[in-house]
Amino acid sequence: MAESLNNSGTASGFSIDEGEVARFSALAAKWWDVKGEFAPLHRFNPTRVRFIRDTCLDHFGRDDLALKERSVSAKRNPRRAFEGLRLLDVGCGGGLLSEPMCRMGFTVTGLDASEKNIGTAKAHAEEGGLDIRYLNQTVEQLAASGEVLFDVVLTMEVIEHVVDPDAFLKTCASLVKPGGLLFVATLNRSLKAYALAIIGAEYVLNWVPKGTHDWSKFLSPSEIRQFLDGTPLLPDPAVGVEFNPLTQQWGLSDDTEVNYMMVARYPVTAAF
Ligand SMILES: C[S@@+](CC[C@H](N)C(=O)[O-])C[C@H]1O[C@@H](n2cnc3c(N)ncnc32)[C@H](O)[C@@H]1O
Ligand SMILES: [Mg+2]
Repeated sequence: MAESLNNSGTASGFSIDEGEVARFSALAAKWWDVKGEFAPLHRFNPTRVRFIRDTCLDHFGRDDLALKERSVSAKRNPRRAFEGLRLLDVGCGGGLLSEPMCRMGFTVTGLDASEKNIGTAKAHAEEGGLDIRYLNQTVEQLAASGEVLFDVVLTMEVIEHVVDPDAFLKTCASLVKPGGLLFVATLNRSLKAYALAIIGAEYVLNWVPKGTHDWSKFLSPSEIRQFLDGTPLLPDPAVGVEFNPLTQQWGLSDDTEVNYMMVARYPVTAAF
């Protein structure tokens, strides 16, 4: 592991909780096992990929472009709709989101604090012939390196695993270019989330290993909004992601009590 990543609490690596990163590293080989420890991420991946795609098609006006270019709706055929746009996937794990984003045409950088995760992600992208730039870095290191800003920054299911979520999110926001978007997904610190995401998913259904989540690190949508105060990004209302036990499917929902996603937009005219 790179030296700078061993120093939890240092300026360069300060968002890292070593115990959390070690837990994900230990599972690095399992990212693409659809029946393994990351099965829940695989199951709700289509819902969040669709949400990101539809939000971006709308925001960047790429529906029209794709229509002109291919004479089919980009919603039906989103292939390469985002050509020319730079996307950063913060805490990319094995690349479950980076890969579909690359397939839709984004120029993707995936970043993770775990060297092993980055190894898995790189190997899987190579097998699939996908050109993704994967970095074993923290978002603080990338921000400090003078990186060109991104049209889209994703931080999905990561913020509940970092040391200082406020500073972490502000650093993620600082990498969004004017006119760009930040996506955040996490779990709400509600009793319902305790019942479903901790007791249900970890202890009753065994969907994820016990100890995957610490309820006290879950965040409410209003906390996410507060973290973005003082940045030029303006958050949309949170959108719930809900599992329907009858259909056994995940989908978008008005209920943000358990899993939710939030989009924040950087207006072109605002200045940091
Ligand atoms: C639940 S996984 C989510 C992976 C991916 N975003 C997804 O949704 O498929 C959380 C990931 O965040 C990474 N991580 C945890 N703390 C981090 C930090 N401070 N900086 C960067 N990555 C971090 C872990 O190594 C792990 O790969
Ligand atoms: Mg999580």
